[in-house]
Amino acid sequence: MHTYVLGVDFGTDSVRALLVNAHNGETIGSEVFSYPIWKSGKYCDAAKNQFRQHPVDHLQGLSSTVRSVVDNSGVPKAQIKGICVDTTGSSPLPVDASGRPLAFSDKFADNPNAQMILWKDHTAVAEADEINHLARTWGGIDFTKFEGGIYSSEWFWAKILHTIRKDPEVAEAAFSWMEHCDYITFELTGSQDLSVFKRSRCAAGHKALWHESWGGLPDTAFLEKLDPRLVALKDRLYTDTFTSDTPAGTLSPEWAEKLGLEPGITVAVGTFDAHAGAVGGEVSDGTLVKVMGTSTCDIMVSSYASLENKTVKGICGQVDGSVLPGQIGLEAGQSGFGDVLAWFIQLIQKPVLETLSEHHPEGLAEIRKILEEELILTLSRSAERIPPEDSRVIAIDWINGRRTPDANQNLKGALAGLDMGTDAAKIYKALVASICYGSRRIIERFREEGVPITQVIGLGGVAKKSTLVMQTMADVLNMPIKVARSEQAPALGAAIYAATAAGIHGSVADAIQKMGNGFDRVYHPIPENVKIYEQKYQEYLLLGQFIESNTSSSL
Ligand SMILES: Nc1ncnc2c1ncn2[C@@H]1O[C@H](COP(=O)(O)OP(=O)(O)O)[C@@H](O)[C@H]1O
Ligand SMILES: O=C(CO)[C@@H](O)[C@@H](O)COP(=O)(O)O
Repeated sequence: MHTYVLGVDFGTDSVRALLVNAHNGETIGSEVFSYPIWKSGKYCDAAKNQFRQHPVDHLQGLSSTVRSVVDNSGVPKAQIKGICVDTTGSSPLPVDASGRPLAFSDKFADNPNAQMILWKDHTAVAEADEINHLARTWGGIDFTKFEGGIYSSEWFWAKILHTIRKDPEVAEAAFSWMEHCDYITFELTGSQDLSVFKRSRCAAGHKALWHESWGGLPDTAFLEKLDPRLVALKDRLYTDTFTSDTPAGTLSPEWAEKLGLEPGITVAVGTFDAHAGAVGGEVSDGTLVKVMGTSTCDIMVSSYASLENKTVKGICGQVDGSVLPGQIGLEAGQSGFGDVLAWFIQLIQKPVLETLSEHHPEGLAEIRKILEEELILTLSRSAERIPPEDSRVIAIDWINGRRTPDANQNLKGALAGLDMGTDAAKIYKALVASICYGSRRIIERFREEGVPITQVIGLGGVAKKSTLVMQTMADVLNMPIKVARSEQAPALGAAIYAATAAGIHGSVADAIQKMGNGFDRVYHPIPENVKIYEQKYQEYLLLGQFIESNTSSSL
């Protein structure tokens, strides 16, 4: 008799649930749900880099996707043995003493500071600077040393520090804070006791300065210097953390009812989308898995022996077991990837729609729908027809700051080389090239730091949808790129963790062997393009240096 598991992947705009055969990895069905409150833009202010999500979007998406995937599959619920959740991160949210989000109380229901602070919210740049300064000057351990040496405004402590200073009522009411992947997992198990709940190693190690060598979270004396309220919070957080091959608990009767599952099945410890993606993309030593969506996360694994206690500068952390238990998981990435392209699409689409709504409102909804679906494809086709040597525009991809190498969220994007012949397609092509140059800089950093990369695997929305981006990436990196077959590799990775935590496979590596879906396409570099992009990459580096030297640093 076959058994099945569920992987649930909470992305930036939507959540998807995947039902998978736990023995051969076959996808039985999947369902996607876009967050309605998030789509309406409530609680967000792009001009202030404020991006918040209401947890009601997430719980609605959880029940709607899992329920329909299970109901539509025809699989008897008794054969579904486990579930694992991955989410974006660092995306922390404040909770009360029973682990309930403050956003669910009447008092805080509409307060953006009580919502989940999405990974791409950069309101805490000043607090990240403060953490970095203190870590280097306080005279004790530099707690950022396993985080690439730079703490980012995208991460846990910076976001909490910013919020508690800005909003004393939220500070007072928040008993604790949870990463999104921990909160959803906690919900599913029906637990009420935060003190014994198994928090994610991946989230803690990459974003909350957790490290075994200093006994967990940073020293009380260090936190005290930032804000004494963080010391009280530390006592209500955690000391131990757990990898996602471990059960966090079992599915509560209440959630079993909502999801159409049996109570008591295994709920694995939660993790981040990118790390689950690397598992779904069959990561191994020397492989860089690029999860290409709104942003990129570039994930690698390394044995303890080959890292030889080295700390890799300028990345988003090296964490024991954050991807494969028993190996160090390394994370880097770009704060804007598909988002850079989406920004440009919005830039040209918005005034057109505004003009039409004023002068020709009939049929506007249909036109909006066509533009939302087709404009990116039209631009991609036009850009594909422009030979790389004909494109003189150079773009810098930092429109959402720079995540790696060397986080600096104060940096901004740029366009140079515009002339009267520059059209939208040429700018779009330059933006595509810029996100690929950003990727190349990350690969170079890994190599400079002595971490060899022998193969690149791509997955995520952009890897599946854009031949333009993928071919440009292969040309810019001068490396072939294999694309994972699964349409939902992070959810597949979560399902692989669920199968391991449920005891169906002995280890995550064994489960990958059995459940991996393989690859369906390889992009090879085109030698003539490689030469042209090599030269343009040097121009990108020069323009980047100019911008950086004229921007105040995040350090
Ligand atoms: N044809 C396309 N070409 C380039 N980028 C695309 C295309 N279609 C979608 N995208 C980009 O893909 C990103 C979404 O990626 P996806 O992996 O689906 O989501 P998430 O990052 O939320 O997990 C968006 O930034 C969008 O602009
Ligand atoms: O930063 C991480 C994980 O560390 C991601 O959650 C974040 O980049 C969001 O990923 P998506 O672009 O939404 O796939």
